[in-house]
This record gives sequence, C-alpha cells and structure tokens, in this order.
Amino acid sequence: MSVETIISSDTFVSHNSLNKTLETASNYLQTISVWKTIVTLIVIGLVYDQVSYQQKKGSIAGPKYKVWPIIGPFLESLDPKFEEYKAKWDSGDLSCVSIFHKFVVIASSRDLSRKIFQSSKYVKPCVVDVAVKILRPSNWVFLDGKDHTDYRRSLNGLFTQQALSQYLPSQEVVMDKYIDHFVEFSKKNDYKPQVFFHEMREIMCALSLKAFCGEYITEDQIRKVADDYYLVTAALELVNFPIIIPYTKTWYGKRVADMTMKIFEGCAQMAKDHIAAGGESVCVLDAWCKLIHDSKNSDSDDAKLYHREFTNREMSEAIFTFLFASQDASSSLACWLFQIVADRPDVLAKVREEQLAVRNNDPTKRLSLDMIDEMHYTNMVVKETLRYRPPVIMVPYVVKQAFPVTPTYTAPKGSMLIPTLYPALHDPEVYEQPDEFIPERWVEGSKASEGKKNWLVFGTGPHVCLGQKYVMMTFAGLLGKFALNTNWTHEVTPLSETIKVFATIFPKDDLLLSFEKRDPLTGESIAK
Ligand code: HEM
Repeated sequence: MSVETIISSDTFVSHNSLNKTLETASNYLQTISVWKTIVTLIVIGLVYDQVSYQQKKGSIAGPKYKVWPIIGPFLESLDPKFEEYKAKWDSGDLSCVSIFHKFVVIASSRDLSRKIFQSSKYVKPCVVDVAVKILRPSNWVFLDGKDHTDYRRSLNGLFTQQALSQYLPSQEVVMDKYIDHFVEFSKKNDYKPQVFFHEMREIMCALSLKAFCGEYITEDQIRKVADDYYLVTAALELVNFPIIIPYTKTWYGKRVADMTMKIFEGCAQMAKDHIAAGGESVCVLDAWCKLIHDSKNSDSDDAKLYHREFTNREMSEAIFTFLFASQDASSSLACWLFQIVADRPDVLAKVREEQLAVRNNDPTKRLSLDMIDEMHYTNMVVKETLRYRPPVIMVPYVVKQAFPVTPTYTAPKGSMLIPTLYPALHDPEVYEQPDEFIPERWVEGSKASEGKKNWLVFGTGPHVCLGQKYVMMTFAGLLGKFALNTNWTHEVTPLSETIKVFATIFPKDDLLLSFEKRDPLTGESIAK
C-alpha cells in the first residue's frame, strides 16, 4: 500500500467517523428539550454563584456556602432582626453575606470600622439605586473625593456654634408647642399610656423644618411634610425595587420628596430676599444666604467657596438631605431618650435639678447656647443614650477599587463594605458594664470620655455627620424643657427594651407614653 493510499484511507476513516459523530450529536441535540437546556444553564449559574462566593469570601467569617442559592438571605433582609445582626458581628471582626449578586462585608471591630470610614480612596457611601432618583442626581450627597470635601466645607458654616445659636429661639417655640400638644394628646386618651412613636417623628420633623426654614415655612406645610415624610423613608429602604412604578412605595416617596423640595425652593428665595434686605439670620437658609452675601467682599479661601450662584433648586436639594439625614436618626434618639429617662426616676430628678439651676430658678428663662453648655448632666444623659442605643448601627459603603482591609483580606471592587457602630459603643474595655445606662461614665477625664476612638455614633472621616453639634444642642434643650414642664409616664412592656430595626432602631412596642403638664417649681401635675 502506497503512502498516499494509507493517508487517503486514514482520511476516509476519519471523515467517516467525524460524520458519524456529527450525526450522533445532531440526533442528541434534537432529543434534548428546551427544559434540559434551561436546567443545564441553571446548574452552570449555581456553580458559578457558589464559586464566586467562595472566592470573594476568602478566609473571613460567613456561611460556608450560599444556603439559598442566588438570593442568599434576601428574605431575612426584608425583616431585619437586631439579634441576627448582633450574631453576625459576634461571628468575627470581618464577616460576609451574599444577597443576589451583591457581596456584603461587615466590619465589627472598632479599628476596622474606623479604617473603612477613613479610606475615601477605596470606598464611598453606598446609596440604594432609587436614592439617586428620589434625591436627584444633582444632589451634593452623591459627590465624591475633592468635590465632596469642597462642598462640605461650604456647608460646615451652617452648623457652627454661632450659627446654631441663631436657630435656637424658633426651635424653642416648637418645643413649647409640642409640650402642649403631647399633654393634649394624652388627655384625649384619659392619660393612659399610648403609642408615641408617630408623635416623636412629628416633633422631630417640626424641629428640623423650623431650624432649616424658620418663618418661611408655614404651619400647614410643616404638618404636610411631617405627615408624609415616612413615605420617603419607606422608599429608601435598603431592599426596594430600583425602578419607579406608579403607586408603589418608591413612587409615593418621590412625590413627597418633590413636594418637599418645592416648598424648600420657595423658602430659599424668601431667605435670599430677606438677607439682601439686611435682615437678621435665624435659620439655616438665612445663614447660608448670609455666608454667600458676606463672601462678596472677601477673597479668603473660605469666601471663595461661595463665589458662585447657589440656585434655589440646589439649596432645596441640600436642605432636603439635612431632613433626610436627620429625621430617622433623631426620631430614634427621641424615642429612646423619653423611654429611658421615664424608666429611671433618679436620672430625671437630677436633670430637673440641673435645669432649674442653669436658669437660676427662673423656669421661664429662654434657652441659649451658653445655658445648654452649662447643662453638664443633661448633656451626659443625651450622650449616654446615644451610646447605649445608637440610632445608626451600621453605615453601608461601596468599594471603588479592591481594598486591602487587613493584611489577609482584600474586599473586592463593587462589594458593599459596612462599618458597624454598635459594637464599638458597647466595647467593655472602654465602657464598663456596656449594657447598663450610666450617664456618669461621661464625666470629664473618665475612661469613656477619653475613649474618643470608640465614639462612632456620628461616623468619622470625610462623611462624618454634619449635624452632630446640632443634635447635642437640640436634645439637651428638648429634654430639659420637657423635664421641667411635664410629668411623663412610660408603660414598660416585655418589648420595650427589644430593638426594632426600621432604618434606625426603635423600641419594639412603639413607645407607650403619657404626658401631664407640670409645675416646674413644685413638681406637681397641673389641673387635668
Ligand atoms: C441622632 C441624630 C443623628 C445621628 C445618630 C446621625 C448619624 C450620622 C451618621 C452615622 C452618618 C454617617 C457618617 C459617616 O459615613 O462617616 C451621618 C451623616 C450625615 N448626617 Fe447625621 N446623624 C444625626 C442627625 C443629623 C442631623 C440633625 C443632620 C442635619 C442637620 C445630619 C446631617 C448629616 C449629613 C448631611 C450627613 C452626610 C455627610 C456627608 O456625606 O458628608 N445628621 N449622620
């Protein structure tokens, strides 16, 4: 047989077998049904999902496998439980969970949390997709890096001691109004304790709106925003549909946000006119317009921040972020503060004693920043409430580029990285008996007051809370006035100390209270 014959017969044989193979494959392909293809794709998807999870998880704590493929613990995340979060924090300094395609890393030690807050090169605040639509893409809160730092500098001036003291008189008017309202509300229920969760949200909203917009916002507008604002919170929950479909939560939320920003736009114009006419500054919008106005005659670096036009729309968007940032956290603090103090008559007695002392026994004396600075014990009570029940327990950030969080773990780009606040604020090394409420732990020079690294209530780093001084001032003033002018009772239920997570944290029984008017000098309840 010639070489050619061998080659050609071999070729013939291989052609023959190739044809057979193709035929068999084609027959096979014809026999497999669509569902088999789907099953195969699903299996590939599941395997990919598990492998990708293992790769991202590396050595940190977390479920060995995604127990619920693809969705992960999505169903649990719809109804988050504080105890489940706590178990997660206790499972390791870094732990993880994967929901759908989102890989989430949770940092629960003080130092890792601080590191994340301060690593703006690697992370930025994580906002739910729909937030951009509700708060609008042009909103300053979505700025990052230097743009964010510069914008923040222009807002810092609105929350200095001097600026805050201007807002206090109109805030005090709101406090007086709500003292009467809480008493009236209680009277209608024969002074039997009833749910005060909604009333606390309302007073917080009214206080903020007065501080932000002063007299430019009407009582009706305040009531409307206070009534509807919860729809914005619901629309911005971590788990929500990213597209706005009519008559869904996000649609209602956007409507309320637009309505509120429209009101703020009008207020911004009124503030501009008022300051241009030489008017006094009494609210955040005034203070902002005044800074812009005064900067015209200066070339300092700070003044240059205001050398451009701030449109009414831009100002309204910023004011909306203040309301958005403050409403849930402040309502949470208000609920815990009124509950905790009512349950501890010794604490309330000390607050009352101090309140009379700082007013030289004249309970009609109006609030001032100097007076609030003298309320050492009252301030400690507010601070201890923030430590004991920090309104914000975690702050979600997103990883911009692979982030070596520890020498052995790098958080992948695109993952969610969550520094926690609660564990640092319950660290037994800094706070003895961390689960006890002890205002005295904050006396000057104490371990707690020196442990500044643990004080993460307001975050730290470039995004640290803009309103922290405002919070301390408002709550010391508020607690003082209620302590002097009302006797309030709290009905303790088995759920009072159980923590409910709704963006921030609240007592699970929604806070059952009743208020009576009190004579500030004798302590007697005033005629019903
Ligand atoms: C008890 C009340 C409050 C608590 C516990 C609280 C807590 C926080 C926390 C934890 C952050 C994130 C910080 C970070 O990422 O490092 C934050 C950010 C912020 N807070 Fe507050 N906050 C409160 C009230 C307020 C109020 C009353 C305002 C405004 C008047 C406000 C304005 C802001 C703003 C604008 C940011 C974002 C800052 C930025 O991205 O640069 N907060 N807050």
